[in-house]
Formats: sequence, C-alpha cells, structure tokens
Amino acid sequence: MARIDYRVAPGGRLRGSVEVPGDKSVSHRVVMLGAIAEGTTEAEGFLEGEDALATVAAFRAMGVEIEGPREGCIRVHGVGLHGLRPPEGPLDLGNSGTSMRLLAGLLAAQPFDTVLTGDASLRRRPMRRVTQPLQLMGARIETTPEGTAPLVIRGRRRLAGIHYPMPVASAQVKSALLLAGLYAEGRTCVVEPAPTRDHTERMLAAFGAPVRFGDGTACVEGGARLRGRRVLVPGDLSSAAFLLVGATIAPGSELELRGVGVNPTRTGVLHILRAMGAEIEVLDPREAGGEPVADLRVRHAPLRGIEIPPEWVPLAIDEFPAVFVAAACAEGETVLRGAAELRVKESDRIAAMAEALQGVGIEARPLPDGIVVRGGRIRGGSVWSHGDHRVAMAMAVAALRAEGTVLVRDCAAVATSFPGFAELAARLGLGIETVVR
Ligand SMILES: O=C(O)C1=C[C@@H](OP(=O)(O)O)[C@@H](O)[C@H](O)C1
Ligand SMILES: C=C(OP(=O)(O)O)C(=O)O
Repeated sequence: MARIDYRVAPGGRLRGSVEVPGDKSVSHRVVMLGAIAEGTTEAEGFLEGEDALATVAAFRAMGVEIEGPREGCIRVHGVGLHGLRPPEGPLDLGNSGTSMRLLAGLLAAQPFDTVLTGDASLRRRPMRRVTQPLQLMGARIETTPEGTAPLVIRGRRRLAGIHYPMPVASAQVKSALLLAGLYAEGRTCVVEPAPTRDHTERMLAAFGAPVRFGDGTACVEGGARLRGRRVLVPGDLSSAAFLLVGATIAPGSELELRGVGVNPTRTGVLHILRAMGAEIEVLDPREAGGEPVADLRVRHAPLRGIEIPPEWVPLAIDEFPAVFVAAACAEGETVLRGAAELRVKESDRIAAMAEALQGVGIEARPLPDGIVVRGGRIRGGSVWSHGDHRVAMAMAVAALRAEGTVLVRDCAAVATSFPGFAELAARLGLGIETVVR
C-alpha cells in the first residue's frame, strides 16, 4: 500500500452542500444478506471503500456473482442460504472487523471449512467475543492462542439456537450470532447490555426473515428463507461526523450534508455535540430502505466541555476520534468513561488520539476506559494516525483550528471507510493536501 500523509494548512472554514459516501455497516450487510437470499439484491449508495469491497471479494470467492459496485450501484445474485461454495484459499478481509466477525457467524454452519485473515491491525483484534458464543451454538472455530485471527472455521456442524446475554455492547457480536442463527435449529436470541446499531435486524426483517428486536433482545428463527430486494444505502453518519465537527469548530462554517443515516442506534454523536453546544439541525427526516435518513445542517458554534453520559457511548462508538477534536476546541474539560472498547478498534483509539492531541499541544489524559481532554490552543505539528482511518480524518479537521500546519502521517486507511475524503474536504474549504511517499 502506498504511504500517504495529509498536510493540512491551518485555519479555514467548511462551506457547501454535499453527500457523504454510503454507510459502511449497511453496505457490508447488503452483500452478506444479498448473497444468502434468493433472487437479486440491488443497492444504490453502496460504499466503494476497501472494507465493503473486502466483503464483496469474500463472497465472490464463495461463488456469488456480484455486479459492480459502480457509482454506488451493486447487484448481488443471491445463491440462497445453502448455495455458497468453498473458497479456494483463505478469505483476506483487510482492515475490516465487521467483515471478519459477521462472516465468522455466517460461515460457522457451512458445509465446508474456511480460513479468515486480514491485515496486521485486524489480526490484533479480539475474536473470542464471537468464537466463544458461536462455539456454544455448536460451531468449531480455531483462533491463535491470543484469541486473534487467522480464524479456522470447521464446517459441517449442526448449530443450535442459544439465548446469549452479551458481555460487551457489540453490534458485530450480535450480528454474527443472528447470522449463525439463520442456520441453527430453533431460536437464537441475543440480549444487549446497551442498545447497539440494529442494521442487521432491520435488513433481516426487510428480507423477510422472522426476526424480533427493539426491546434490548434480538431474536431470529432458524431455517427461514431470505428474499433479495432493493436497498437504498444511507450516507454514513460516521463519515459525516468529521465534517460536522470541522464545521462546528471553524468560525464562518456552514454545511449541509444530504441523505445521512440517522438511525437512533447511531446518533450518539449528534447528542454529544449538541450537549457541547453545537448547532446541528436534522431536516426532512424520511425513510430509505428501512433506515431513517435526513439532511443535516451545521454551522460554527462555540463549544463547552461535558461529561459524556455512558448510555451514549455505544451509540457513538466510531465517532469518538472526531468528538475528541471537538473537545480540544471546547471551553473546559470533556470527560469520557465506559469506552474501553475504543482500545480494540483499528488502533487503540484512546492512546492514539491522546498522543495525537498532545502532539499538537492539547492536554489529553488517557484513562483505562476513556479520556479527559482539556480544550486549548491547537499548535500544529506532526502526528501519527497509527494507520487508523478515523484518527487520520479527525486530526485532519483539527487543523481548522490550528495555529500551524498539521501533518498527519499514515493516512492510506482512510480509503477503507471514506474514499475521496481529502478531495471532498478540500472542496468544502479544508486546506488539505495528500502527500504520497
Ligand atoms: O456492526 C457494525 O457494522 C459495526 C459495529 C461496531 O463495532 P462493535 O460491534 O465492535 O462495537 C463499529 O465499531 C463498527 O465500525 C461497525
Ligand atoms: C471499528 C470500525 O470498523 P471495523 O470494526 O469494521 O474494522 C470503524 O470503522 O471505526
């Protein structure tokens, strides 16, 4: 992979009206459910980022015909619950935790073995959270002694439904078990310690599966058939978050982001930013493909530090790098606790963001399960993203309030979730330049 840095000039403002790329979580699920459905699934607004493309490649390797994606359109020719074919080699899922964890569930009951692997970051991430409950259902999955990938999934197993109270609030674990549950005898129920994104449940229902959810427990019956359909993928609120924060912190900014997903299991970032003083309007709320969507209007506003309520943490889990930048521009201290999950994402996002913020002159004190950020002057400087797309984009928008140039090193992974980020942000007014090393 080419090494890419961002060199971002200090100051500026964000103005304009744009769409952000398609939702990554929904895009993965379009391919997965489309592949095991009967008939064709057609989606618009599909994310052409590396993570979703890794899922596409995995299903192609298992014999599924997939046309596109081209300009956001993708057509998946479903093979039915039992139509996947053994891949010829390991499935390489790159940087994508969602691909690996959901596929572990989906592949646990296939009549063939599979090996799931990924890049160095993905091979460091904990996988027992899915392999252990899947084993309770009857699956056989081997991890490394550390509980990491490569995963060796032994097929030809009969699975039985379980009732599983999840120890961590994870949509990936929940989704893996529901997908395995499609193949299991009886009912599979997953109890959430706190609400997490419910895209799998919504899409299963739209595809005709007998699923029940919405009261803290998600259940699916085994053996149901899925029917392919048309899906409109909303814009990704997790990508929009960088622009929302950028416009909020930079005086003179005013942005409209059209067609962004505002599923209530994802909108923690809106609650947090508004509680800090941000001016974000949710306009023309509507539904697209079973998901709530709206246009977001945001303008510059002064921010104050807050204690982030713990119940908002799973609803904003991917947005914290951006939220920490907002905190760096706020009056006073912002305190986050109850977010130890951030330590096991593409990077340790608590350590990586604390280091990056300190690198530009901000006081940021990591806690075992969170961080304390004191708002202050952003000096500028050279920081390392740790190869994490969200750390890279967060630090790029921080330059809007910096006194000197911000160099963000190692930004190639931005292509996993937000292809074209630098070009779009530049068009809106960020002084960002991509440097290929
Ligand atoms: O289900 C999903 O699509 C996702 C769930 C979240 O992970 P966890 O389930 O590990 O919280 C999130 O961080 C990830 O980006 C996408
Ligand atoms: C955590 C993320 O993704 P994944 O778990 O799919 O790698 C993310 O996109 O922030």
